[in-house]
Amino acid sequence: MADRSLLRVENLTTQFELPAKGFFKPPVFLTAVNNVSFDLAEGRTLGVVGESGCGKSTLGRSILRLLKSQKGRILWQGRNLLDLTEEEMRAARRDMQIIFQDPIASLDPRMTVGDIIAEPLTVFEPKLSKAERTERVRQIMGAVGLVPEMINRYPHEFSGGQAQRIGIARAVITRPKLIICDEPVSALDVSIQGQVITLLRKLRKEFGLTLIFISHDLSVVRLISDDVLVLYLGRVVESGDCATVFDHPAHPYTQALFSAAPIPDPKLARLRTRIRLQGDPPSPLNPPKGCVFSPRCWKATDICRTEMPPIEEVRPGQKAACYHMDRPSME
Ligand SMILES: Nc1ncnc2c1ncn2[C@@H]1O[C@H](COP(=O)(O)OP(=O)(O)OP(=O)(O)O)[C@@H](O)[C@H]1O
Repeated sequence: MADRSLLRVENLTTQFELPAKGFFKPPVFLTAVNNVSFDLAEGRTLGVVGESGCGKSTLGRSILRLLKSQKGRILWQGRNLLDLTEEEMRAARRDMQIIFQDPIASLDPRMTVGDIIAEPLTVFEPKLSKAERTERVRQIMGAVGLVPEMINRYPHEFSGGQAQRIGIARAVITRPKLIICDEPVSALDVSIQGQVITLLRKLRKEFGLTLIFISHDLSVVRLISDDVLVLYLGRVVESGDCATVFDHPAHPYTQALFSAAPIPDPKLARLRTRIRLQGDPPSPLNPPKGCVFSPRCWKATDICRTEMPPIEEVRPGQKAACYHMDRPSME
């Protein structure tokens, strides 16, 4: 990945404490994000993919330190976010915003659109006058394709696509550096999805944003991302430059996941073997020994069932954690 690192995550582990089953039993911990590391350069978009429950949303929220039990390092502009006080963390969140999947549910129905979009300004720029705040809101509404005259309307008067534009306006109004997009188009009609993706790409360019784009929709991820991180049971199994990983997936899990996604290049499409993933991922409460993917993997051998494979370079710009990964042939 490229040079100017904006965010570096090192060995991030996030657990949820589940209530104990019996009266005298200790609480149980579910590891949703397990030892995740990656580097995100300024201006790039990192796609985070994997099946449902593999830890994508937990990773997004962990970066903003919205969850309790987190270990590792989240290096942001030279500081480890996990070392900050609550107050310092609140201030840091000005530069890091999140957009959620369900646009209408994530907007307060009792607030006007203007008040919703202005909310971060009241927190981070409290000295602005009412007139200045309204002007900023009107400007940003224009930038996200909303008619500024809608400023006094309520969320229920908007369609899903417009509601997501309101969420995006709220996220960008303080001019953050990083936006975490957690399945931002999954709840929208396909035709509207394209418009929201186009808007995110436009804002990325205009505002110099860096994005983390969480999605289970691989074609959407490919459309917007520069880099990709493939998660399985909370772990990174493969990462790298998006085009390389999509065209030459090295890890069997990535191969299976991507084999269901459309491939634009017909030559590569012909080469791609169709692999059907059998069964569901195991529970993170009871992870398999060795490689976490081994119980579903058609390449697994004894070593895979006992030892965790290290993450290694496949080719420049691509890494995978598999003893039997597809490596480039020597020519
Ligand atoms: N608040 C919570 N309390 C307990 N367990 C949780 C909580 N939130 C998530 N989990 C568990 O953590 C694991 C990762 O969940 P997460 O929602 O991060 O996955 P995901 O990849 O985003 O899934 P999806 O695509 O379905 O949203 C799952 O096993 C999930 O059941």
